[in-house]
Amino acid sequence: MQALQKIDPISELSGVRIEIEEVGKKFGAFEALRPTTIDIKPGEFVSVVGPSGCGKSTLMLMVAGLMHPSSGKIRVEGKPLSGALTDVGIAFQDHLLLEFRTAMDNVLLQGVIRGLPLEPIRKRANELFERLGLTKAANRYPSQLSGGMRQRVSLARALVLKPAVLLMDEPFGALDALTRVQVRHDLEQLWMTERPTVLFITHSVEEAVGLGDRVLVMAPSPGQVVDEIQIDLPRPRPVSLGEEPELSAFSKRIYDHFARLGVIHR
Ligand SMILES: Nc1ncnc2c1ncn2[C@@H]1O[C@H](COP(=O)(O)OP(=O)(O)OP(=O)(O)O)[C@@H](O)[C@H]1O
Repeated sequence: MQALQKIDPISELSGVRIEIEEVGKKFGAFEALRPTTIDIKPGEFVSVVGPSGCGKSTLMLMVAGLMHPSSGKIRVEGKPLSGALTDVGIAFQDHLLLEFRTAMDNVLLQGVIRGLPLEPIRKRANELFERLGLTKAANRYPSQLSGGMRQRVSLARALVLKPAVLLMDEPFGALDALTRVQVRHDLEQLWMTERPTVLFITHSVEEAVGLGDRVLVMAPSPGQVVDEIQIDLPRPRPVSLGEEPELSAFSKRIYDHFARLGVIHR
């Protein structure tokens, strides 16, 4: 019954607190992530930006409970994480939709594999499809959808059970620039209504700044957080991020880090 209540129409804020305390990861002698402490507030949107190999995915996999830290602890709502997070939605760069199921059936699969009653999930999926402009796509197969639509279906799938935590690893990486702007806006709108706690990994400085309440800037060798930037700007943020001087100032601060670290050359 609890599961049914959880996916009833959206009302309450659903995010949880995630405490990452001195969490580090070594693969043999190689230090992929230096011990790192991050306290993520319930419903906070935290972006993580950094070059390839700085440990972003490693951090996300540990928060998902899919990889064991070599050191430190992760707590969710004060409880030590011991195994895979369950109340979570995950979206990757690759949409990972099943080609032989329609868009709707891909989303409903979240309920099927958990043995949940499907009707309330279908209702919620229909609402999400409507909000994401996917209503006409519901009965199409992934191969019949554009890249942006597939990624939106993947977003609907991640959100359909109204998870407390949304983990996204470069979810818009494969999209063209304009579609990327649209899906970013869609994600922000959905997050503003439902407020899951989000860990959003990206290579895009503008996207990190445009979406985050806070941006963690990472650097490689060893992977580490080199700056933490609070983005206290109103939402929804502008569609064209470059036109907002305050956002551009944050982006510049991040590019300066990458220039200093030799990640980009000027
Ligand atoms: N299972 C593993 N065994 C050994 N090394 C690994 C393993 N997983 C990741 N690494 C290494 O740890 C470092 C961090 O990897 P990670 O995938 O977290 O980086 P990333 O910042 O997400 O990179 P990208 O942006 O390219 O996805 C890399 O040098 C990677 O090669």
